[in-house]
Amino acid sequence: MASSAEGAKVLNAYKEALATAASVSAYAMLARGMARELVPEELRAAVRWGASFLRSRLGTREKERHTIIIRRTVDKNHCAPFDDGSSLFEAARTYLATKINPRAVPRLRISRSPLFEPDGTCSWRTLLSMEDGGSTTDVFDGVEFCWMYMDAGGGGDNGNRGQGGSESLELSFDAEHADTALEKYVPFIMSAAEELRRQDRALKIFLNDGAGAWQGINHHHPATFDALAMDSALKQSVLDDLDRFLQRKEYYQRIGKAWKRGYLLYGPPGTGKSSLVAAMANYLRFNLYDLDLSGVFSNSYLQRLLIDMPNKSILVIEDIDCCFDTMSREGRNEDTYDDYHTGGYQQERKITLSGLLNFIDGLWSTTGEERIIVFTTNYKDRLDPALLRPGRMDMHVYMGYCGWEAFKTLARNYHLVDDHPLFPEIQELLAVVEVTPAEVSEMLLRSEDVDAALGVLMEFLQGRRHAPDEAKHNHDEAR
Ligand SMILES: Nc1ncnc2c1ncn2[C@@H]1O[C@H](COP(=O)(O)OP(=O)(O)OP(=O)(O)O)[C@@H](O)[C@H]1O
Repeated sequence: MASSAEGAKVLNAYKEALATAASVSAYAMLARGMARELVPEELRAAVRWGASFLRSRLGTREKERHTIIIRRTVDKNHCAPFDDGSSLFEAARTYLATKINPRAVPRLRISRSPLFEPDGTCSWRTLLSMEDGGSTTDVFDGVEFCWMYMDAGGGGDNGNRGQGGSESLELSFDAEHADTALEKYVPFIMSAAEELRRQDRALKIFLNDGAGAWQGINHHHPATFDALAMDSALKQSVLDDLDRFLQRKEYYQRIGKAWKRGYLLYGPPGTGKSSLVAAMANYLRFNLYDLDLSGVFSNSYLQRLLIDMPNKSILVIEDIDCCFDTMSREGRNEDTYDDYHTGGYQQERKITLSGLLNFIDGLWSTTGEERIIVFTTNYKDRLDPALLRPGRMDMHVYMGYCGWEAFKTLARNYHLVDDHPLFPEIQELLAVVEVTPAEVSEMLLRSEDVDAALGVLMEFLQGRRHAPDEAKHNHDEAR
């Protein structure tokens, strides 16, 4: 009996297995049918082609490979300790540093590499690279490129290259991709490395000196778009505009216009116009060129300054209403107004706003590189209409008094708070009192204790409500 029960169990298991197999094959048929219904024929053909391509590749012998050798250029005569970063070797090294995963590679080199600024100064950065014989792969345009680092002795960052050492990078790929390698991949590496170097560079702000040249100092302004207290929709539209501008090189080329974008920032003093300029520079990693027109006396002087401004930079002219006083122009020649007194003699200044703008258009349209120009003013209504005409300044950005949303950004920045029992009262006060973000910032900085700081701000706002000062007057004028 026991054995027949065993047999029945086995039979049942066998039947279950058969039933399972039947339903699996039914599902498979169903899936195939659905795939036929749902997946387009082109896609199925592509998959079939991919599979047969893979089979043919696996079945045949290895493809012919090509190798490009990129040697580090060393100036033996002058025993130059490094190149200026623009060689293909340095570009490839900079680019490959971003491809190395330090956790995946057991032996790596780490070295200091110079970063040369356009003004001739130099800073240093740390770079990871492969050891002698180390290799890594990179995929570009669907093609696999293999890189290998070779150090034939005497090289390396501390080696004596003047005595014949040689470092090289070897780039190998399937022979059929030689065109992609030379025409696309190598140029891509050069521009990617340039971009990486630009990102690594300390930002600078340049000011024009009395001799018609730019003098640069490091620009460590902490302003970021996140920290800017302004209407969030407006902030986003500035960011979107900058992003769109940077991606439109071909567009500007096609329509034959200079690849430049102009922003007019206006609003009362202390509302963040300069902070927005700094945030733009930090966001784009562009250097700032702060042009003081009071020291520019002729078009040739201005021309020299503008020509000396490299691409990927922001030209800023603050308080533009003061530079070109349209009120004092009446009765004067458009091209030669505003006498300038210097050293006891009179010198004629020949710069007009429209002249400046035309000049910038003409000069920058020939370079085909991206540049940004920002004008700031506290008094938009005092500006020359030439500046406000469509096509002159692409975006007008009003920086206004501190509203509720802007206050919350400042409270978060300075005290890391998103809520507080005093907030409702502060919100009510901000709806009726005009204070600048600079004033609010100052109150919030009065104490490190959030309760105390918000208390000080409350008092300030209440005082302002009862004795509104000229802030309102300024505000109306600035709009
Ligand atoms: N919108 C803002 N967001 C964050 N901080 C601000 C803002 N506005 C002003 N501040 C603070 O106030 C300081 C002065 O502001 P900023 O110089 O940017 O104003 P401005 O509008 O350019 O003034 P001015 O017209 O006098 O040049 C800034 O350094 C910053 O600390």
